[in-house]
Amino acid sequence: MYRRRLTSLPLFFSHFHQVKRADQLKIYQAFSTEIINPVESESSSTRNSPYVAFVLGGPGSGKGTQCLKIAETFGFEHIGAGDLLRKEMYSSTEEGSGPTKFCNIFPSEFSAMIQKLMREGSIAPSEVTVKLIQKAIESAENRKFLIDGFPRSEENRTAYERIIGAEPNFVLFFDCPEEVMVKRVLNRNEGRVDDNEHTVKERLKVYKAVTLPVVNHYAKKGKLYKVDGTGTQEEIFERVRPIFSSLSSLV
Ligand SMILES: Nc1ncnc2c1ncn2[C@@H]1O[C@H](COP(=O)(O)OP(=O)(O)O)[C@@H](O)[C@H]1O
Ligand SMILES: O=c1ccn([C@@H]2O[C@H](COP(=O)(O)OP(=O)(O)O)[C@@H](O)[C@H]2O)c(=O)[nH]1
Ligand SMILES: [Mg+2]
Repeated sequence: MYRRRLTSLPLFFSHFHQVKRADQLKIYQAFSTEIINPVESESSSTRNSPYVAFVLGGPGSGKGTQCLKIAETFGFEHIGAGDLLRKEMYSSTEEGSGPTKFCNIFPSEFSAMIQKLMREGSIAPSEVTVKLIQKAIESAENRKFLIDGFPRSEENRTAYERIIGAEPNFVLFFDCPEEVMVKRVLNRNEGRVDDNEHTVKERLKVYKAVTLPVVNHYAKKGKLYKVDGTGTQEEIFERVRPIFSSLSSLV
């Protein structure tokens, strides 16, 4: 467990277009044409505490794909919340690899529970996901993390803050039209129990009702980077790149 004081990034954010919406939320929109100057600020690494970016967006918005690119280019550790749950699910089922020493930290009955809720498109109990994330953070040598697909609810968010004792440094949000997300999910072809028409519809309902309030929370706090999630993977990454380039002197 770690505790640290909140990092303020007003200068960092000022290099992006601040968009005031009708609902008065502050959102920082990243444009690939921006030239970012690294800003002077207290470095996270000097405080020896994790530097955390949450990565949010609907199902199929491209979170996992972009996280891989960010991790490779900018040296972040990629923690996929859904991946942790899937590992937990498969580590204690017969179809999976059998109980494993590294990822199965919950009793085997959690496996069936996770499988059921993934199929339904609902959200795992916060304590389960946060403990898995905490373990992943603690066991990594890296101190810069992308936490992909979490928090998915306000309750997830407050459980993270309570258990981990910190807020994320910032939040990256992939904004993508529903029809684009559905098409990508249905073409994903990774054998996931939730990549089907019925579950994706349920997941979109959950996303709009339960996850978007988390996005709005971080927008209000001035911590949200909203990136257009349409176009090719490369085009999207060019929108993401300036955000992380500007961090290199900070973390
Ligand atoms: N920009 C893109 N254009 C087309 N397909 C994409 C793009 N980004 C990701 N994909 C594909 O869409 C699917 C969903 O992407 P993924 O990164 O898994 O999204 P998420 O993690 O947000 O659900 C994957 O099969 C991925 O290869
Ligand atoms: O913090 C999390 C992350 C994921 N999930 C579950 O895992 C599924 C798949 O999540 P993932 O992030 O892998 O899906 P993606 O958005 O990338 O398609 C979700 O629908 C939820 O059922 C969850 O309960 N809590
Ligand atoms: Mg994903």
